[in-house]
Amino acid sequence: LNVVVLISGTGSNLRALLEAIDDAERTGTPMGARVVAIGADTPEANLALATERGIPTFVVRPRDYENRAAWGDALLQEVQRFTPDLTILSGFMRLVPPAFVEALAPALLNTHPAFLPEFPGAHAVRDAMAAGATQTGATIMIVDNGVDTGPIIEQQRIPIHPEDTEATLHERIKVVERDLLIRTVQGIANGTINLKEIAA
Ligand SMILES: N[C@@H]1O[C@H](COP(=O)(O)O)[C@@H](O)[C@H]1O
Repeated sequence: LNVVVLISGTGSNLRALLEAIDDAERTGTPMGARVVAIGADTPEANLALATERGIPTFVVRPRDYENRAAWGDALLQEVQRFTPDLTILSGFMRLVPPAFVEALAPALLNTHPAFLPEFPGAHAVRDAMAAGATQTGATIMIVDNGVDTGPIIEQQRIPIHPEDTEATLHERIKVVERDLLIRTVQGIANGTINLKEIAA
């Protein structure tokens, strides 16, 4: 399973996936997945994760294009250069245009730090706390043309502790997100997760 991952920031979930793939290789039970390229919407993203492993990278900045559709087409071209079986938005803080979704879904996933359909959008952790929620979660979904509205593949509930800050809660959510992401890639690679069926 050839995988392209898109990030915008620290990429800690991506790092966990890369390490899980390495560990599986080392222990003689390969995951059957390989990250063949890592892309970003900003040069600020932690692309060192790729260079330190000899994985090709690309950066496609929205501001270098006259509109979102043109940016999306350029991003799609870069992704398709690597003919991925699966593309993952992992902390990729941009909405991808319909043509991008059309070309790649259902083999196009996103990770989200809430128990969807609760708290969609870019401030999910903050919104859960502001709502006074006692629990939130993490979700892996197939990307569609809505904001975090795609078919859900895996999700898990996470309690919110009274002493939590946005940062402590988000870190605990990421621990679960990583586990769900790794399990999802494993399931797609070994055929136990069928994206077409989930998207149907
Ligand atoms: N959109 C959200 O932003 C966070 C990115 O974390 P990282 O993988 O860049 O550390 C993740 O929680 C992701 O769901």
